[in-house]
Amino acid sequence: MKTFAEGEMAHLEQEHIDYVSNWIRWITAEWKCERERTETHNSDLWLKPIDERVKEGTCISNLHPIGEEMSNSQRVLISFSRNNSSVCPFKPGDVCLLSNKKHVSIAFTVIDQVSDDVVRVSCDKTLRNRYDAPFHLDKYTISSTIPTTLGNLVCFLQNDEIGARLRNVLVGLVPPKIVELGVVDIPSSVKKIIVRAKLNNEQRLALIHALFTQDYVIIEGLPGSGKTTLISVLIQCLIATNKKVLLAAFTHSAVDNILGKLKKEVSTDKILRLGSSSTIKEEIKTMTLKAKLENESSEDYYNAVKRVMKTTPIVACTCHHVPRELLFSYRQFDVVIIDEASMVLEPLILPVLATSSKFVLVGDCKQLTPLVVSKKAKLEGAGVSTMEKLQNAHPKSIVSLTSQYRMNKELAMLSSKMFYQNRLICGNEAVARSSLDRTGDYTVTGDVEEHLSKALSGEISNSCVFLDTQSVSRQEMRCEDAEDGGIINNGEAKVVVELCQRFIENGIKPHEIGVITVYRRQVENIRKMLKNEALEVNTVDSYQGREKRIIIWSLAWTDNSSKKSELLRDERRVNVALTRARQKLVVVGCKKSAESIPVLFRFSQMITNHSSIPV
Ligand SMILES: Nc1ncnc2c1ncn2[C@@H]1O[C@H](COP(=O)(O)OP(=O)(O)OP(=O)(O)O)[C@@H](O)[C@H]1O
Repeated sequence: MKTFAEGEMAHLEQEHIDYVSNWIRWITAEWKCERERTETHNSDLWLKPIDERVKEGTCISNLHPIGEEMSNSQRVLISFSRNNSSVCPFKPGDVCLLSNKKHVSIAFTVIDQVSDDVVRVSCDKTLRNRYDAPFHLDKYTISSTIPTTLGNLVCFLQNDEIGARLRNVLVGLVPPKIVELGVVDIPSSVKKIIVRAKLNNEQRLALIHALFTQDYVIIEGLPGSGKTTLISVLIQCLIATNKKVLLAAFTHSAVDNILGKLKKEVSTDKILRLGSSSTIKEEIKTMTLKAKLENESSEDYYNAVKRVMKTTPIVACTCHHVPRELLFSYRQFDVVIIDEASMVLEPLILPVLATSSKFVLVGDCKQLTPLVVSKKAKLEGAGVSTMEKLQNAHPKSIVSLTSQYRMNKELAMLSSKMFYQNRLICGNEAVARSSLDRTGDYTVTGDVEEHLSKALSGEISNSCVFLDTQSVSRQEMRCEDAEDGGIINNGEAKVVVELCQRFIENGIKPHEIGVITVYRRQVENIRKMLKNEALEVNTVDSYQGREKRIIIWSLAWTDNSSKKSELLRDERRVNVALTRARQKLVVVGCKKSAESIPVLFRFSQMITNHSSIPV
């Protein structure tokens, strides 16, 4: 056995074995953390009263069946009427456990549709005359992507060209070959696309590097700098020269945003979107395998699947999907483009890199990094993405996009000074000078309390405002530690709701406002109080890559808490929070508490607009 193992590993150096051993240790540590978390959550189904679970946003109750039908895939679709006074915490695709008062766990279900008064689930059994209403649905947390992540390490160990390439880049840290800009010959079809796309100089440079790379390119794109735009143009250019492209990203929304732009320029026949259909945006669904095979007869079905899978030139999916898809075991691409590369854990990127000898990493290492729960694994380096590792190893090879088209100059200046050594600039004058009162649809009406005048002002000089809740003197503004480790701040939630209402009264549409906070429990809290589904309340993490005209950030944590506010101490998360608003950012929180956190102290010192809610 020993001889066999030694033979199988003869192509590996000690540093390769160390790399794999480290990752096995780190992934196992993550697995342990995840098991502890899901076991506690799932045991709540038996141990916690329903009302409490509803309050915590993990359960919806009082459901009455109103109809059953069969789906195309022979699953039972059950519709329930629901009380619409609360916001449904579930979205299509979530796995839930269906129960009633007598029977816990009648069936596993998948949420199919949610509206104000009906929730529809798919399930493998019928309820007819077998169980009594009312029913309830609990979120069920299933592990996990971790076994696949471990399996991905095999790509790195392979005794072939692909394995050798991965080992050279990721452990040998072989630098990318320099693209000689003076000698590249740009085909006329590509020139036309570049001219039509009206890219700025930095974007053009990045595009040329990506088109002519012989191995890999790292494109650092600061917030709002046109990464999505650039990737869409890059794919158009590659297709124009008959190249086959794999597009992968960390999140479904990043994949779909790029495809949304691309489909305006490229026929959807040339794009195959892989992944579970419940997570794919409606406008992208025509690009899925299911949609492409809709009109195929059953005799031709198998051949049609093979044809679509083998010949569609652009394939797109999340990084998580790649190791699960048979297609990638027999198809190689001319180039693989990975968006949000700074968020991907290295073992997740291995099977993606294995699909092509050329890759383009696009992302921003000053925004969110891969999520690693185990403190030990994080400390030892598991949270460093491939993009960050290569960027640190080869700083001269980075191509940067620093002109941004999202934030006005006041907002851009904050993040630019705090995180980018003044490199983040406005792409044009219109972006730089944009403010609420310039658009003509926002006017502050009625009497405005003095402490809200800056927060509601549409003037550009008031683009960023810190509204101090003075929690030291106002008991109702202090946060509460929730049992599950989260944080809630009811006082702040009320202030946020008031601000949203006032912005809407003065002309802003609900979908133009985003409410963010780093605490999931505070998200649920504010959602319940707001009762406005058009106005999106979400965590800072889920806002990465997104923007709104107005952002209201509830800090939630105050220094009476027994917790150390780790989420707020993370500079990269603060950077994401500060770079989501186009025209207005209102930070609601206790100034004294915030200033005990180094990165928020710097932020508070930098802005001139502070108002205090009177005691
Ligand atoms: N060269 C350009 N000239 C003018 N506007 C541009 C240019 N490039 C991009 N934009 C605009 O800037 C906005 C942001 O672009 P995009 O969504 O591509 O940025 P991003 O870098 O992907 O953002 P994020 O940081 O959220 O990932 C879009 O409205 C886009 O149309």
